[in-house]
Amino acid sequence: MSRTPFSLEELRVAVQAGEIDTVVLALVDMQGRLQGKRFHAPFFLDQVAEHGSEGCNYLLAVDVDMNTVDGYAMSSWERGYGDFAMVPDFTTLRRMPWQPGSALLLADLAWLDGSGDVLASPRQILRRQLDRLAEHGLTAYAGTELEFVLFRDSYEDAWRRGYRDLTPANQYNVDYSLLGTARVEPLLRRIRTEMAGAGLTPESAKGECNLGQHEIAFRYDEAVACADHHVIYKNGAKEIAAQEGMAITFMAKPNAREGNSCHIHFSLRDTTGSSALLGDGPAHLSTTGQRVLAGLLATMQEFSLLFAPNINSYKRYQPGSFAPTALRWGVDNRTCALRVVGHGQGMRVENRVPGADVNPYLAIAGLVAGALHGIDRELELGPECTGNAYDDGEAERVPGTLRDALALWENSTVARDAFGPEVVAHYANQARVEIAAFDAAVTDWELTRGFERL
Ligand SMILES: NC(=O)CC[C@H](N)C(=O)O
Repeated sequence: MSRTPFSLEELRVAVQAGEIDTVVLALVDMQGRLQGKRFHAPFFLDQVAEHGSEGCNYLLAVDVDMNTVDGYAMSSWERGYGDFAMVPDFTTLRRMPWQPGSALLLADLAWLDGSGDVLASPRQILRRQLDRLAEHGLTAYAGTELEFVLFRDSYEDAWRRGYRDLTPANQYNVDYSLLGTARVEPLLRRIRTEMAGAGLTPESAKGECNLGQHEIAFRYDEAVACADHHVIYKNGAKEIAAQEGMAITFMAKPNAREGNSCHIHFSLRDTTGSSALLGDGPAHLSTTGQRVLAGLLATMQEFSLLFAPNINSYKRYQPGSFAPTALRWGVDNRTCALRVVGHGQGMRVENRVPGADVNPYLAIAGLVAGALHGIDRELELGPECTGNAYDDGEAERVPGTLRDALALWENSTVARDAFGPEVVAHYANQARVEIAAFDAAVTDWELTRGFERL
């Protein structure tokens, strides 16, 4: 479905014509961020296009703040923090309209000694799950729906003010409000049209419930292409907002109002290209479809590190907030973790658990691994939830904290079997580092609560 938006030959012509002078080569880090280098285009064409480039292997072993931290087998002071190879994936080459004269492409990672893939690379983690799925004759499609909150302050002002007293782009709930969204349409339009110029397929923009909250939706695609588009859009949207003197946040819960979700629509096709989820069972699910949903529910707790990777992610799961708490499924039921939507070949399952802070490669890899778990174990799907899942006292719940999620992940044999012990250990360490950093911090909440009154 996805096609190369911009070929290497077209890049050569554009460089010759003076239209492109810069090529950005980006890897995807543990947090799902783009990291990499800007190349002078003639140098990229002469050298990098053929030989690739390198980056310090700590890029898959630092925390959000780029601190070197202990506990990673593949990258450490002891190992000398050497390089890994950034291998350009030319199918991802595209123009980058929000940076004049620039093109962008993504890289996969390999060890320079020829010993193969870098196991912790999110893009490659997803590919390995898709290879397992292919052995079953199945292909995964996904669409990610990122929400964000927009402020009329620059990132620099927001930082300087400790993120206090910022001005949200809207003063009231703009859920579906055409008047409210019109107030920020110049920015939203820039994002939509410039993402289209980068080969993404924008579909729509709508307002959301938190003050200044919006969502721009893109067409679903094959799993890797979907995740590629997600990270390019997320980085690009922040760059465009910054150029306009505004700030976008994709934090899962930037304040006490509604959080930012990243609902992931997920479907599987068989070798004939037909939906593998559609059939004669309950809710028009095939036997495979029922097993897929059962597998997703069965693994949701153990894989929650993949869907909710930060301390803050867990604050989103509040009753009545449209963010799920109960691990139930339902047809077009927004109170459930899994919502079955669409008809016929378009039927899909929407996983409502991930927040906008998610790494889409890891989250989709988690969905594929969960689906395979259900298929391989022939798991039976429990009853559909037709009421308010928040009120279901019997239902299993999304874990309450990153600490709980870490314990579930580390003790998960399903995770170890699906991803391998190295990947489980690597991402467990990421969570451990984040928890330790949080435990060491004295927060605003504690000061407000205790400075005078305790
Ligand atoms: N559109 C919606 O359903 C809202 C989702 C909600 N903002 C969440 O964080 O999950």
